[in-house]
Amino acid sequence: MSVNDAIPAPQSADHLVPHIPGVVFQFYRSHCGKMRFNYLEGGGAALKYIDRQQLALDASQLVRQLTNIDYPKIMSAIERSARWMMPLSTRFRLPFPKGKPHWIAVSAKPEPAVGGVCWNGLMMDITDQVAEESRLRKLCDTDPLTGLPNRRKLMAHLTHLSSLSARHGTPLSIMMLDIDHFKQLNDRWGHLEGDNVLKLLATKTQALLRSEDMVARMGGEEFMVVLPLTPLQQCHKLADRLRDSVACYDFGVGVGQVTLSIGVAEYRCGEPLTNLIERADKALYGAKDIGRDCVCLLP
Ligand SMILES: Nc1nc2c(ncn2[C@@H]2O[C@H](COP(=O)(O)OP(=O)(O)OP(=O)(O)O)[C@@H](O)[C@H]2O)c(=O)[nH]1
Repeated sequence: MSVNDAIPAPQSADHLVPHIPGVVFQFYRSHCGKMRFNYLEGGGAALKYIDRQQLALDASQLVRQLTNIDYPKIMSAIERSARWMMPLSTRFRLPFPKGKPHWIAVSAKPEPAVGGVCWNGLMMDITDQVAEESRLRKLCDTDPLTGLPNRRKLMAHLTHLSSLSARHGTPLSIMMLDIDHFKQLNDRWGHLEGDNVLKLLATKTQALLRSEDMVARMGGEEFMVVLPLTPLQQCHKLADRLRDSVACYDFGVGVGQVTLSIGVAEYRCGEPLTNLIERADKALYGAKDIGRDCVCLLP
C-alpha cells in the first residue's frame, strides 16, 4: 500500500459542509427589506434549533429575536455592507431555547442580486472566545487585592463621564482619598493586616455609594471616587460621611486607628482631566497638611 492510498480522496463541498464547526450561508435582502436565507448548512449547534425551511422563506422573525442591542447593530451592519458593497463582519447573541444565548460571529461578502443584495459567508459560534475576552478584560481593569476597578478602568470611565458632563452641563465631582499614616499601620500590624484594611475600606466605601458611582484603587493606599450628577457641596458632604464612618470603625486594629484624608473637586466644563485630578490631589495634600482625618475642597 502506498502513502497516497492512506489519504482520503477529495470530497465535494456538499459532503464536507455538514461536518465543519460553523455554518455556510447565502443571505438575501431585497431593496424593500425582505430577508431570507437561500442556503444555510453546516455543523454548528445553532442549526439544531433553527427552522431552516422558515428561514428560506423569511428571515425577519429570526432577526427580531435578537436583543435590543444586537438588532439595531446587525441591521446597520447589513445596511452599510449593502450600501458600500463592503464585507459584512459583526457578532451577535443568538437566543438558545435552553441556557444562555450563544455568541455568533458573521463574516460575509456582498454581491448585487436581482432586486437586492446577496451575501455569501460563514457564521461561527464564538461563545467560548467571548467569555475568555471578557475574563481578560476584567483582569486588565481590576485591582487584584480589593477587586475594585483599577486606575486604567477609572480613567476610561472618567473620560466618558466628563464628556457627558460637558455635553449636558451636568455636575461631576471626584474624591481623592488616602489612608493616614498607612506605613505606620503596616509597620505595627504587618502587611497582611494592612492588606485587610485596604480590602475592608474598599467594601465600606462601595457600600456607601450609589450604583452609578465608582470607587477605584489608584495604587498603594490611594483611592478615587467618581460621582456623576453630583455637585461639589454634595460630594463634600458624602466625603465627610465616609471619613466619619471610617474613623468610627474597627478595621481589626482598634477604633480610630484607620483614618482618611480626602480631597474633593468638581469638573469644570471642557477642562482637561489632568486639571481636575490635580485639584483633587492638591485638596488631598491640603487635608494632610491641616492634620489628616479631614476633607478639603477645591472648587
Ligand atoms: N499592606 C499594604 N501596604 C501597601 C500596599 N501598597 C502600598 N502600601 C504601603 O503604604 C505605605 C504608604 O506610605 P506613605 O506613602 O509614606 O504614606 P502614609 O504612611 O500613609 O503617610 P501619609 O499619607 O502622609 O498619611 C507604604 O508603606 C507602602 O508600603 C499594599 O497593597 N498593601
